[in-house]
This record gives sequence, C-alpha cells and structure tokens, in this order.
Amino acid sequence: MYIVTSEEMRRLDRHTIETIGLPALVLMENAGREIAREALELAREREAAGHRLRKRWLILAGKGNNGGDGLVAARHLLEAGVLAEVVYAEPPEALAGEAAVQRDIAARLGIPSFVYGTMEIPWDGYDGAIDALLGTGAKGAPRGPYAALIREANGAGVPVVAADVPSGLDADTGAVHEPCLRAERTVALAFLKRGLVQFPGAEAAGSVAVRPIGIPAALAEEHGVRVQLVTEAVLAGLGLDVSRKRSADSHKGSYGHALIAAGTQRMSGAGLLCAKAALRTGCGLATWAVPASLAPHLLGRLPEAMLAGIADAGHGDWTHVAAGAITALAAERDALAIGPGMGRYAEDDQWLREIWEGADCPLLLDADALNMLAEASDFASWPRREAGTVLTPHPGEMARLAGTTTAEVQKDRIGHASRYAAEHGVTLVLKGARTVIAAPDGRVYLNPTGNAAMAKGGSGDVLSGVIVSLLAQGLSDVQAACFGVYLHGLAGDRAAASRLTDSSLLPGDLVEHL
Ligand SMILES: NC(=O)C1=CN([C@@H]2O[C@H](COP(=O)(O)OP(=O)(O)OC[C@H]3O[C@@H](n4cnc5c(N)ncnc54)[C@H](O)[C@@H]3O)[C@@H](O)[C@H]2O)[C@@H](O)CC1
Ligand SMILES: [K+]
Repeated sequence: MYIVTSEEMRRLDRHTIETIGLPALVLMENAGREIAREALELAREREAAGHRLRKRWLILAGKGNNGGDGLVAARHLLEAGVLAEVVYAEPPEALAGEAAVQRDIAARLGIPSFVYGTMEIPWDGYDGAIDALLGTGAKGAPRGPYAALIREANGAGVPVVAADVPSGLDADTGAVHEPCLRAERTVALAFLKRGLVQFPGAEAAGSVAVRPIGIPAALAEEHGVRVQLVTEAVLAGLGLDVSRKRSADSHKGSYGHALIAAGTQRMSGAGLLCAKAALRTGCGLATWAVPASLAPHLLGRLPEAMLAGIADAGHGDWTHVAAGAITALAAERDALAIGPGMGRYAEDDQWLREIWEGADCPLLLDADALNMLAEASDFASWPRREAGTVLTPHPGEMARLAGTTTAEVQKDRIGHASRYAAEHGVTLVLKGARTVIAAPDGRVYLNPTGNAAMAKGGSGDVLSGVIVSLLAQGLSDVQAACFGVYLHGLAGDRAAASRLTDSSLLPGDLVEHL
C-alpha cells in the first residue's frame, strides 16, 4: 500500500485529470461519497452502542478542494436522509473552481449554511462533524477562522470524520500544528498520506480508511512514489514467502548459522535476548560470542546456542583484540549481528572498521556498534560492503549517526532514514512507533505492527536477533529488515494481548510469541 506526499498526490491528481481525462468533478464526487459513507457508518456504530441519533451532521468547509469534498459529502448525507449543514470557514464567495461548483449545487439543493463567526454553533444538535477545512493543500499552521473552528470542534465533544487528513496535520511528516483537529476517523483519498502513518499525526487521524476515488493505484509506482506500508502483499512483492513453511526434508544446515556478538558483564541479558530471538526466528544454528570471562556464567542459560568466549584478559569486556576473533568466526557463519549490550572502549571505531571490512557475510549493527559508527570520523572512507548491511538505530542513535538532534529526527523520520540509507548504501531501520525501513535504493517501508507495550529496554535486542536470523536464512538485507520488523511487531501485539496490562509486557515475552 503506497504512501504519498502532498506533492506526489498533486502529480497523481493532475495526471488522472489531464492525461487520463477523468474530470476533477468526478474525483471530487467519489471523494465526497466515500466520506459520507464513512460518516453514516460511524453513526450506525454509535447508534448500535446506544447513542440516540439526531440525523444531523455539520460540515466544516474550507475554501479549497477539501471543502469541495465536504460539500459533496453533505449532498450524499442528505440523500441518505441525514440533514447536513455547512459552516464555511470563510465567506462562500472565496471558493473557486470545483469547490465553487459544489457550493452552488449545495445552495440550489437548499443545504443550510452559514459563515463561521456569524452565529453560535449548536454542537449538541449534531451526530458528528466532517472536517473538510484543509487537506493536502494546507501550508503551515491553520490560520484565522480555520484555527478557531478547529479549536471549537476539538472542544465540542462530537465525533469528527476528517476528509483526507485532519486539518492542522502536516500531511508530509506527521507533525501536528497548533491547533490540529482530533478526528475519530479519517478517510484518506486514493492513497495514504505520510502524515497519517507517522506520529503524532497518526494519533490525530484516529482510524484511517483508504478509499479509491478513481486515481489508478498503479500510477504510484510510475510516478516515483517510493514509500509503502508493510503488508503481507508488500512482503510477497519483495519476494518473501510469509508462510515460512519449512520443507519436510530440511535439516539445521538448511536454515543458516547466525553469529551474535553481544553482551558484557553489565548487560549480558541483551545478548541472551538477541540470541534467543534469533533461534526462535528459525535459523538452524546460533553462536553467541561473549567476552571469555562471562562464558562460564552463561553456560546453560540458552542451551540451544553455542557459546564462543572471546579473549578479554579477565575483565569481562570487549577489547580491540576481539575484532580478529569475530571476523574469523564470521567466516564460518551466514550472518553477523554486533552491538547489543556491548559497551564502549578505546578505539572501538577502528575495531568496528576491521569487522566491517573483514567479515564478508551480511552484517547487522545495533546499539553500541552504532555509536562506534557515529564516532568513526573516517566512516565516509570505509568501503561499501558487498554483503548486505542493516543498521537498527533508535531515534537517539539515528541523531548521532546523522549529526543532529533526536527531536529533528522525530520531526521527519522518513526523511532522515532514507537520506542516510541512500548516502551510505545500507538498509536503515529507524525504530520507534511505526518503524521506518529505508533501503539503499531509496525505497522506504513503514511498519504498522507493534504497540506501546514494547517500549522497554530489551525490545531492540530481540529485533536484532530476529533480523540477523532472517539474514542467516538467506533473506536479503531489505527483506530481512522489513519482514523482521513486521514479525517483531506482530509478536509484540500477541504478547501484549496476553498480559494483564500494556505496562506488564517484558521483551522476553516477545521472544516467546515469535
Ligand atoms: N483534483 C484534486 O486535486 C482533488 C483534490 N481532492 C481534495 O482536495 C484537497 C486538496 O485541495 P487543495 O489543493 O485545493 O487544498 P486544500 O483544500 O487542502 O486547502 C487549501 C486552501 O486553504 C488555504 N490554506 C492553506 N493553508 C492554510 C492555513 N494554514 N490556514 C488557513 N488556510 C490555508 C489555501 O489558501 C487554499 O485555498 C485534498 O486533500 C482532497 O481532499 C479531492 O477532491 C480529489 C481530487
Ligand atoms: K480535512
């Protein structure tokens, strides 16, 4: 399922209207009908839940095409026996083009309307409102009457169905302006918009339904749309068999051998979670490399994994001597993950470079390995790796990698992830609600699975284990990252559903639900 920017949407609209010849009024008609249908559905659900319906809706109409959609919706509500009234944010003379056509049709049909500010809005009398104030043509924070009307609607306590995007949302980044309408539902026209699938915008949008309006879905690819939501269809499109059935005559050698270099004295649990998750994700074998003096304490904690103690001069931490040992182990394995609970030490960036260049299997870097990379002043001169490379930063690590702040990363997660991936030729997994997976070729995937119960130290270690396991099983970097993030989220959803509250989930529970 494709996710577009406002600019891409405009190009797709224009192509449909000008090249294909589908009139703009037809698109608007389809849009308004879908919005009305969603409003009626919401009303039905509320009635079933015991609300007394008044059969009256209020349409908040702006002066652009989004307002035009709202006016079409008013007409379709009327046809369904629901009285729709229109409040114009600006005097109706301000409408132009198709929106003005809809204004005139609505007037001739006798649909009641008034201009905002000329009378008090009797909110109590409505079953709900349709937010058709601002759509993908909005620039910056809502101004003047738009802002006032949004604030009033948010305080009114009636459910709102947003046309295309909630007004006040930055449709390209998911940032919410002040004010931003809080919708119960959003009807995304033709395609998801980036702002609807990234927080905090995703929260303002409520539940989102994507409805076709006549713009062919196939146009997205042709017009260079590169962002998609991870669904089973998209995974299948990446060449993945999501059923993951094992063939009857397979053996442990059929499923690859993952090497995990993770954990120290203080954080051995990170390595344990990572190695356990790798095994649960199906690799045939897993070797867990740890500083040698830790190994005796870990014996028996994960009997299915092979422990490899790396010389540590008795202090239980990693040292630069380990690079050679890890590279040698990696030569006999199918994928390598480094970083969870690893800690930092002198000249570790050069240690990492030795592995980056020396290990020729797919490589996943997480946690401290990412911090090493961020501090490697000569990273620009490191050679491109031939085998896949996956980086799995959380927003703070992403900020360090990109030389910016966490707040800036969060304002434009897709932008930061995709720039870094393309610049450095890696697959970048930017973790957090709606994890972003950016491929080196500029494609981006947004993951819809997972939940806030997973926000606990250790969840990332599990993810690294899942992805390295898939890499070891022969998936490409992009396949392993997309499928791994998706499965990790699904496990989180199942695990959360099995606990008493969202707060009680432990990352170890994720492993048990893989
Ligand atoms: N052919 C098309 O382009 C179609 C567009 N559709 C709808 O049209 C929307 C896009 O329409 P438009 O491009 O006309 O733009 P919008 O309707 O989103 O609004 C833009 C209008 O609001 C004003 N405005 C912009 N930012 C503002 C702010 N911060 N505060 C107050 N006023 C502001 C602008 O002056 C402009 O007149 C889509 O979201 C969708 O709902 C649909 O009807 C389908 C077809
Ligand atoms: K809107």
